Amino acid sequence: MSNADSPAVRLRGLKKSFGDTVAVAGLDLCLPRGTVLALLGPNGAGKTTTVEICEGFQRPDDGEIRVLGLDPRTQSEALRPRIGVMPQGGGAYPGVRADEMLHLVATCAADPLDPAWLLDVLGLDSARRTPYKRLSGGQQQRLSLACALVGRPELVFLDEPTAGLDPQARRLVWDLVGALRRDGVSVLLTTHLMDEAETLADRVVIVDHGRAVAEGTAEELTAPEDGRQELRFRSQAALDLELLLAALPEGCQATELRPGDYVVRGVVDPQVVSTVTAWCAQHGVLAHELRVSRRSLEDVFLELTGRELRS
Ligand SMILES: Nc1ncnc2c1ncn2[C@@H]1O[C@H](COP(=O)(O)OP(=O)(O)OP(=O)(O)O)[C@@H](O)[C@H]1O
Repeated sequence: MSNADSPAVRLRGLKKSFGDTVAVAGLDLCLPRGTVLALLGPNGAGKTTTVEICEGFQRPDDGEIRVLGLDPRTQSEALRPRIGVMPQGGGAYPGVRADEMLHLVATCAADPLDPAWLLDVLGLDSARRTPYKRLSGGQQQRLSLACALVGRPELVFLDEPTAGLDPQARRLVWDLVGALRRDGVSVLLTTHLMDEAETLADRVVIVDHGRAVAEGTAEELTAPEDGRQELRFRSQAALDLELLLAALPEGCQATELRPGDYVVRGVVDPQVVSTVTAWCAQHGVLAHELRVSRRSLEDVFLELTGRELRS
């Protein structure tokens, strides 16, 4: 496969341990060019390690890695000018001013974007003369994103790009990722926010303990299995579901997913909705947020791993 036709990122059997800690345990993934892929998983799932291996900042123990058709272990000089990196938590000389920092990074690129324009787009114009250490966390985050983008990279790695941002700044970053995608830039981002993965990514890889446990579009991942729907409601914890199950048609299941969070799965037709509400009325149960819907990515993660994404 020629360099230009190869996926933006392809990993096969990627492994990395730190002493006894297995960070990445045989991860496979493929990011086609011009698309956005989200690695979604809880803290410690191995997302940052994976991204740092792709960037050439960490050496894997094993596995096949191709980034823009190149091997970051041996071809990092050719790779670096073609990728943009927004590391988790950013980082810069404390005294450097925002515009100095961006200009510095821009001078390393063959055909950089206009730094002043980028600062303006990212809402940093008024902070351009502010030393890095005096920028707010959100401003540092956005400057880090500007540095990742100023070289017009073909592929951008964004490690938890909106961690710690207020909703307005988060929206701005989301819009920018949308613009990158429209421009044909490939994006690999990590997040533990399911709405971020859902909103930004063409494909989502759910990672847990260094492995991909599920992969697909958010739509595919959350699709009701076998065309079956879900009815969800919230109420007090530990309701006795035995009687509800007895009232429901055969094939329906009722489960308490988390304390006070209930789901009925099966062919959820109007009759099933009416059975559930009648059961609630009979037992003096006030059901909040009753809805018939598909699963969320959060639920998919919980079902696959038995744990919450945010744990
Ligand atoms: N340099 C290191 N030395 C020792 N252990 C490490 C190192 N880097 C990562 N780990 C461990 O490897 C595992 C995976 O960490 P990693 O940072 O890749 O996960 P993550 O999914 O990005 O989590 P987070 O969202 O918290 O960054 C964790 O158990 C972590 O403690």
